[in-house]
Amino acid sequence: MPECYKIRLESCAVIVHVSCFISMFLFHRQEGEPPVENGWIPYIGCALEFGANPLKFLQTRQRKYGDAFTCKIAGNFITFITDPFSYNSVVRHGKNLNFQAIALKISKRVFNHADFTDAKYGINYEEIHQIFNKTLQGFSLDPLTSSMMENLQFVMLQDKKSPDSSNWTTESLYAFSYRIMFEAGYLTLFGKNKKAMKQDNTEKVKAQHVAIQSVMENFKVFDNVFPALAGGIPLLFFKAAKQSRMALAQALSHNNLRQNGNKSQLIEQRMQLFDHSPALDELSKGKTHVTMLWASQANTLPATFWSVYYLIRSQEALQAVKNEIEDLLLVTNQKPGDMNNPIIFTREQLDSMRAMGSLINESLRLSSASIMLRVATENFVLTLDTGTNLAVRKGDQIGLYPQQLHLDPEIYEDPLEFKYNRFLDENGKEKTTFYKNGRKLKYYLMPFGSGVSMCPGRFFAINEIKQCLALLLCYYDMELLDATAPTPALDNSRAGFGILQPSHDVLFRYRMK
Ligand code: HEM
Repeated sequence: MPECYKIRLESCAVIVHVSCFISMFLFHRQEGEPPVENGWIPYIGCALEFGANPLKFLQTRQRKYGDAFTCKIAGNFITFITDPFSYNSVVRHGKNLNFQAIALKISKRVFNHADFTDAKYGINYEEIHQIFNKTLQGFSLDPLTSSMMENLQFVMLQDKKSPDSSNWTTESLYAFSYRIMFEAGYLTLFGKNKKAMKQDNTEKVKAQHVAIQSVMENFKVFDNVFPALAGGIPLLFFKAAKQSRMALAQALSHNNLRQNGNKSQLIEQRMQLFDHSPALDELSKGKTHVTMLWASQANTLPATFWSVYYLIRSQEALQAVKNEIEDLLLVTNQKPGDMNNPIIFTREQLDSMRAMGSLINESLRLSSASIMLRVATENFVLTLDTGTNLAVRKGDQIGLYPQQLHLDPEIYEDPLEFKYNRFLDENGKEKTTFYKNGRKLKYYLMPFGSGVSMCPGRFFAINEIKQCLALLLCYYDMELLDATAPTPALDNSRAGFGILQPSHDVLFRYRMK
């Protein structure tokens, strides 16, 4: 037999042995446990394939193993539950499934903030959490909404001061929506420089704008390496990001924040809490606020881009949303364009913009790719919707990946297509009934997660995107340079961390009305 065939046969034999060995691990763990895939590489397991395209990875495994299977990913065993009817079992299993342990591990790694489980800080996470719900929801949304309304117009109307603002300007849409939302969102949470707030202090207003631009540039550098840091690659490999993270913490030190007025209650109350801690220095306080800057911006910025992009790409959507805004302006007797009378839309009025709400939900459905992870605090049995009992080991993780649900053709017809009115019912109200296999789903749209760890800023996030779209339409004419070009692909490098960014920016042109 020629030598080369012998080698091939031997290799085949090795592969057969290895596969038998692997399949022992694959299909036989302990009684009642789901099938396990260990992957080929020790420790790393399936991490590379999962990381490259989580959706595709999970879809192929679901076809192979069914609705529950365990994968070894970077040293962790994660059991994925892919049947949306079983999501409820996970969301409601708070007793045996802890979310905070994983979230804290990642956020400490990424932001290097103080570990408040250490008694020396005299603060616990419960207090921090209570501030989120108290200051971002319910009545607290009113001042946040009016502050954002004012700040968005403050940022947009800066353009109006330039003499050629009524001529068409060509810019990249992501860069444009990013800079407007970043500056307005930053001012809304962290406040305005007190000197810039005084009338006619143009120099101070300019200086504030420059300072926020610098925060934004540092944010971009840091945010770019976020997935790598969350994945465990140390910051020392990213020199520029290290400097940027430090610069952000300094910009958000209490000494700096005290120069600002009109801060949100979220930041005011966090500052009060941290000022009482005996062990937090200025820089550590700044670092804790960098986490808020990231939480409030990292998802909102791409979500705003997708919403504006789909809005101006579809004439039908644009017309429906324009009608809604014009009706509201008429009812409230407001006219855009008068710089001394900024437009005011209250929280209730924003809630009444149903076509715009549906457009934003549809944009979130198409671009969101967050993962929900919980760690088992003890051995327990998870009962799935089908009645199957899954044995879960202490220390193993349970994962939900709602992008699978968002793009399921049995739930959403033509799931990859943008339909602005997908979330509107026949009466023009928000549609909340979606079905799979004839059964009504409790969970059909989950860009904000679910259960105990659900995003506390979700109402504010939807509000601010609505405000941005409404004001853009009030103040600007906007059009894509090439409305027939294919929609940019999603940049999967951030899959698992929220709203995905576009793989490339798109050119559009705008002019002030
Ligand atoms: C479109 C915009 C947004 C999206 C898609 C989004 C999504 C999420 C998701 C998926 C989580 C984690 C949930 C989980 O682990 O299950 C989260 C957590 C969080 N979000 Fe948002 N978010 C957005 C905007 C905001 C805004 C504007 C704020 C604040 C102003 C905010 C504040 C937070 C905070 C503080 C947490 C951590 C909550 C905790 O530790 O319990 N988010 N967000």
